[in-house]
Amino acid sequence: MNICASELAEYPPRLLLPLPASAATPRRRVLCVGVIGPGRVGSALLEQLRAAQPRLLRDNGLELRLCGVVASKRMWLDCDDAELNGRHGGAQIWRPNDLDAFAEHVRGNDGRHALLIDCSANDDVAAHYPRWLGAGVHVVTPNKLAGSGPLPRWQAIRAACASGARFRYEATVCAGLPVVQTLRDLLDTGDELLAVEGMFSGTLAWLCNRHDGQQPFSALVREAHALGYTEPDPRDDLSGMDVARKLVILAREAGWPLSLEDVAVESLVPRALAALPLEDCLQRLHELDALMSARLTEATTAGGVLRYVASLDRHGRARVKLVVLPAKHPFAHTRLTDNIVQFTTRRYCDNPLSVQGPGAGPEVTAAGVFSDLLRIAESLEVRA
Ligand SMILES: NC(=O)C1=CN([C@@H]2O[C@H](COP(=O)(O)OP(=O)(O)OC[C@H]3O[C@@H](n4cnc5c(N)ncnc54)[C@H](O)[C@@H]3O)[C@@H](O)[C@H]2O)C=CC1
Ligand SMILES: N[C@@H](CC=O)C(=O)O
Repeated sequence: MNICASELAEYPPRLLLPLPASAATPRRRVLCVGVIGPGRVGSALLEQLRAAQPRLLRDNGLELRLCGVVASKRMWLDCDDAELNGRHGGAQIWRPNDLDAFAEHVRGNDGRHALLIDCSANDDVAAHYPRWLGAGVHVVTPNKLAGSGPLPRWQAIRAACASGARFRYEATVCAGLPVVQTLRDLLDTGDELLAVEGMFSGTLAWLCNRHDGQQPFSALVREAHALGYTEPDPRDDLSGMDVARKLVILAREAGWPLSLEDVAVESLVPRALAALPLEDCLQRLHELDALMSARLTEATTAGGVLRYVASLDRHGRARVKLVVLPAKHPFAHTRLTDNIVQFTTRRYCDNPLSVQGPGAGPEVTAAGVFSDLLRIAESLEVRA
C-alpha cells in the first residue's frame, strides 16, 4: 500500500505520535547461559552471542551472561579466577567435565533465569534434560538424540516442562530453517498434520548435488565433513539415521508416537564400514565409491537425479531412502545443502506448505539455536 503525504496528514494523529515510553525503554532481563559442546556449531554460537550482546542489551534490554562452557572432558566456569589463570598459562581455567556441577553453577541459587544450550551430539547429555528442566532451567539444543530417542524419555522431557522451564529444538530439523515452529504454529491454530515429505539432510543434498562422476564420492564426503555439514560421525548422515531422527522429531511434534524403529531406513554405508571405529571408517571411505557411482549411472540413464527423501504418510508409514527423481520434480531443483519440507495438512491439502533453504552448516545452525534462545528470552519476566 502506498500512502501519499496528504493521506498521511489525514491519518489519526495518534498514529504519528512517538512510541510510548514503555516500548521505547525495553525492560531489562538477565539470562544466565551455559554452553555444552563448543564444537563447530557451539563455537559459531558463542561467536554470534558475543557479537549480538551489546545490541541485545541496548535494543531489547536483554543481558546474556555466559556462565560457563563444557566440552567432552573439561569445563570452564565464570567463577574461575581469570587473573590466576593468566599467571598459570590458562591451566586453572579448565576443570574436569561434570555436567551436574555445571548445571548447578549456571542455575545458581538466586532465582535467576538460566538456560543450558546443548551443542553436543551426545546421548548422555540428552539424558540430563528432564532433571534440568524439572529444576526450572530452560534447555535449547540442535542435538537430535532427545527428540528422537526413547519415547518414555521424550515424554519425561515434556512432562518436566511443567516446572515452567522451556525446551526448544528448532535446529534439530533442517538447521536454521523454521520447520518445527512452522509445524507448531499450524497445530496450535487448529490445523492437523496429514503427511510430511522432504529432503532433511544438508549433507546428502550437497553430496547428491555435487556427485557428477568427476570426483570420487568419498572425496566429497570428506569435503562435506570439512565444511561442517556432516554429523561428527558422517555415517550418521550416510546411514540415513540423521534423516530418520528428524522425521521422528516432526512426527512427535504432531503428537504421533513414532520411534526410530518404526522408520524404514535405507543406509548408504557398506556393511563392512558400519561397525568400525570412526578413524578406520574414514580410512576406508573409498569403499563407498563403486556403490555410489552405480547409483549415479542408474539416475543419469533414467534422465533423473538422485535425492535422499523422507516421507511420513497418512497411515503413519515412515521411510527414508535414496531415490531417482525426474529432472522436473520440485526436489530436483534444490541447490547446495538445500533442504525442503512439505507439510500436507487439513488446510494445506491440495498444495502442501513448503519450507526450503540451506539445511546444514555451523553458522546457520547456530542462528537457529540463537533464535530459540531469543524466543525464550522474550517470555521472561523481569527478576532482580
Ligand atoms: N553441523 C550442522 O550443520 C548441524 C549440526 N546439528 C547438531 O549440532 C550438534 C553439534 O554438531 P557439530 O558442532 O557439528 O559437532 P562437533 O563434533 O563439532 O561438536 C560437538 C561438541 O560436543 C562436545 N561434547 C561431546 N560430548 C560431550 C559431553 N558429554 N559433554 C560436553 N560436551 C560434549 C565435543 O567436545 C564437541 O565440542 C550435533 O548434535 C548435530 O547433530 C544440527 C543441525 C545442523
Ligand atoms: N548433518 C546434518 C546437519 C543438520 O542436521 C545434515 O547434513 O543435515
